[in-house]
Amino acid sequence: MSRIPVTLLTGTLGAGKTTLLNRILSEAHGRRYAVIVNEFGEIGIDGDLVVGVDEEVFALNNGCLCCSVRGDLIRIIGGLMKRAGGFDRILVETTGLADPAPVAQTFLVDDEVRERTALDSIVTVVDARNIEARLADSDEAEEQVAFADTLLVNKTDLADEAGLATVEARLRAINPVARLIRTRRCDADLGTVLDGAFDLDRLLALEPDLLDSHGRHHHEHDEGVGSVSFRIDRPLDGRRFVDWIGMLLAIRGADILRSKGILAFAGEDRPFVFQGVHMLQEGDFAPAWRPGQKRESRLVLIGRNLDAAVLRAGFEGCAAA
Ligand SMILES: Nc1nc2c(ncn2[C@@H]2O[C@H](COP(=O)(O)OP(=O)(O)OP(=O)(O)O)[C@@H](O)[C@H]2O)c(=O)[nH]1
Repeated sequence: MSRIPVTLLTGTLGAGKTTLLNRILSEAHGRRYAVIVNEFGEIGIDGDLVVGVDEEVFALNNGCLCCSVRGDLIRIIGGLMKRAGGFDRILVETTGLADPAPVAQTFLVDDEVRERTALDSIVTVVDARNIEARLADSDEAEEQVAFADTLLVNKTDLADEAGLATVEARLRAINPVARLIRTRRCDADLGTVLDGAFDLDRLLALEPDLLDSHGRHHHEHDEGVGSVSFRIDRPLDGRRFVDWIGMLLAIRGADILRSKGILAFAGEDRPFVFQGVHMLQEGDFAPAWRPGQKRESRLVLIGRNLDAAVLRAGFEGCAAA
């Protein structure tokens, strides 16, 4: 039986993993992809931000793929293998906080998973603007870079040539062999990105215990990083929300690493998708609510020193009168 290739998409919070995933899924490829998205916040958002009607998206919420939800991952893959017709490829998007080693390990040591799937490549999306800060404050960022077969140096529009050269030198020092591609909104040639560059020997040199299924998973997440998630049934006043989040990120954007929401604004028939990475924010209306999608507002904030009660009160204060 042929093994299904698995592409692991990793990279720090907000680097552009979902952007890459959507690019892969949007291309006229004629292939059947199964998508597994793992999120840190307890209210899933990413599952709704992934494009495509044909693909099946499995969301693993509230936990880091490299820790608590690993058993779920094994179960999902087991379920996928039983599907009639099967899939041509499995795409796994990890949370920005994940260490890729134990995720890769799942595909390399679990007998059933290994029989049916083959890790094909590890693609790490790098936020050219924020990678230096992430390398300074988290071990996972460095592991993500070290494990990559392909490094997409993304968000080149937000850095100048000198900044990009510095970032690339830093990446090269951590990982001298990965293919390095500069991208804007992950606009890399997808044939190149999905081409099976995975090299087990290289990973074993980095992590000699990788194939030891009894090896303990030692890593610890940055203790200070947490997430808060809110849900409101009542429609929001769009103006109030934009003012509130703008002020919040202006003041707390250094600590709020990532913010994202799917929002129901009063008087609007489409959901508003909000995205923030530190102070930088983007927002736009999605074409329509998905069938079965509840018309409510969901917001997730990931960062340090998040006071859930204060933030909840602020978000609830955005409800339309
Ligand atoms: N300016 C700029 N913004 C980008 C680029 N690529 C992605 N973005 C934006 O960055 C934000 C985060 O992108 P995502 O693709 O959601 O990032 P992610 O890595 O999936 O985020 P998490 O899953 O939360 O870790 C979104 O607002 C994107 O539109 C880029 O090249 N330039």
